[in-house]
Amino acid sequence: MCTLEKRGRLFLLTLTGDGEHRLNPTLLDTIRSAITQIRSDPSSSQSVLITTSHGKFFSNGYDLALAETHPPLRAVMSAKLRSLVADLISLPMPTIAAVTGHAAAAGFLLAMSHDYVLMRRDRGFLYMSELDIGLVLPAWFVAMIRAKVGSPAARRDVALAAEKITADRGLEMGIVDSSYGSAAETVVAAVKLGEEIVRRGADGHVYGRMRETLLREVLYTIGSDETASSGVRNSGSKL
Ligand SMILES: CCCCCCCCCCCCC/C=C/C(=O)SCCNC(=O)CCNC(=O)[C@H](O)C(C)(C)COP(=O)(O)OP(=O)(O)OC[C@H]1O[C@@H](n2cnc3c(N)ncnc32)[C@H](O)[C@@H]1OP(=O)(O)O
Repeated sequence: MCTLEKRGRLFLLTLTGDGEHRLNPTLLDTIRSAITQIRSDPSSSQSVLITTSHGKFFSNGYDLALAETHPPLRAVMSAKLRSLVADLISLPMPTIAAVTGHAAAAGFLLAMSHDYVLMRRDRGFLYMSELDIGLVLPAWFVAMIRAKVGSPAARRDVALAAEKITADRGLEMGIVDSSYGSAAETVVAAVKLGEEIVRRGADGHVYGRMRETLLREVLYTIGSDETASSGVRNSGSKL
């Protein structure tokens, strides 16, 4: 599940517990209602969102096991994640992902859906695992990779080599903004960055509108991606 804490003008959204924080309908709904709560706060346009997690995982992606046992939930999970990411793109405040554990596939995408990515250096991978598990990346995932990963070689390594990317490798690739020695240091740094950003006093509504324009292609692809809830190759995936 997740908790939402207000620290001054920062909102700290934490994926709680020692599990893999698999993005199933329940967790996605919980995160989305936290975002709704943040958006309705009177101070929202003068705040910053920090998203982090407990345990070894930031998020290990969609709940594959649930998708296997309840195939109709594939489309539900896909639709809920797309709504969550669209919410994050339009949120009237800067967003920071404090990645303190593995972020795989949809979990990696969730981290990339934030404006800043801070990550612990000693543990944790950013890992688009789809190639390794026989799933085709949805077009909207690719749109986010294009928007957030600058070089063709880095995009190839993310999507077509399914590289397990450490924080320092993510720094080289331009995916990670800064890396830290531990989970605690990563969160402290995210709070410090959030406070610096809040002090700038920018209007969050202006910020959100500009982010929507910057990520217009992602928003368009989210809305039109008919492959979003399939993804499995004709030969069947190795799920
Ligand atoms: C179709 C079903 C989906 C339904 C959804 C709706 C429909 C959508 C259709 C489209 C689908 C396409 C998009 C799909 C998205 C998804 O999300 S699908 C789900 C995908 N999820 C996964 O595939 C899970 C991937 N995760 C993993 O493979 C592993 O969990 C992991 C991330 C690789 C972690 O493995 P684990 O063994 O647990 O790792 P550790 O034990 O922590 O570490 C392993 C070794 O690596 C060392 N290490 C860890 N971090 C670091 C570091 N930063 N630097 C250096 N070394 C590190 C660690 O010490 C370990 O080393 P040893 O101790 O020596 O083993």
